Amino acid sequence: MTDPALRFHQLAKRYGDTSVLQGVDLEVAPGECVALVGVNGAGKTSLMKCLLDFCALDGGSITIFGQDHRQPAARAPLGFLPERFIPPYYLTGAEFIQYILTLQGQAVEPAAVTAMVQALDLEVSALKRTVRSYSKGMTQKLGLAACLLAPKALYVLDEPTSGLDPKARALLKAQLLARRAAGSALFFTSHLLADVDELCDRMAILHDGRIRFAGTPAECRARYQADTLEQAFLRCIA
Ligand SMILES: Nc1ncnc2c1ncn2[C@@H]1O[C@H](COP(=O)(O)OP(=O)(O)OP(=O)(O)O)[C@@H](O)[C@H]1O
Repeated sequence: MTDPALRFHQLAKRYGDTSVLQGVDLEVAPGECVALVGVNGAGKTSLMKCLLDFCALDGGSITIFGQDHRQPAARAPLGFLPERFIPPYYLTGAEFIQYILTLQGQAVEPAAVTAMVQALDLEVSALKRTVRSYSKGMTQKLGLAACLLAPKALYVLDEPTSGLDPKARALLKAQLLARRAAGSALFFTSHLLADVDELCDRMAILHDGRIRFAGTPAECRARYQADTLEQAFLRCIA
């Protein structure tokens, strides 16, 4: 039997006395696209920080392709874009991409970099400028380009469309669909339910520390007898 790309089992996370995750169970299959949705403060970023081993778990376990998430080797097949993406301000865009790819032992192919940057509608000339001169959306595009340039079996993206204009959002969705078509699994958070509906095989709704719903967007609408995903989401968390 194939190991899931991701498996959260009874994941618990507290900050002091405040319990944020209280027994989260969720799986992402290899090649599957799953979105994690929830209100502000539901714990989505906390779950991702746990997955990346940026913080200790207070209970439960996480595996990445069957390996304990705390082992550095387990995270090798994973590409990650954090929610608040702040590249070192003194690097040029090109230097940042080179830095990220080199860290991962990945060759830097200028033609591939140019193609990816163009595919995300970031001006190629911007790569020569330091990132301190970038707008929020340009910075986000740079982070996405660096992340997606490394071929990975699993991409974990915290609010990947944050700050992107409608054109860039559409281009990013095309890139993500291409990754999925090539066999990569995708696990991302989003507040944009239209994007979730369009992109995902399955969605998971995190509320009050637990997964309230996991299934396809169509199943979500059916379960909550809603015409729209927004209505279904609101009924789920009511
Ligand atoms: N380092 C921390 N110390 C204390 N509390 C924290 C810390 N990080 C997050 N929290 C709290 O944990 C809860 C979950 O936060 P988290 O950032 O995981 O939510 P989120 O679902 O990603 O929210 P958003 O949609 O607004 O990005 C919030 O109440 C937040 O204040």
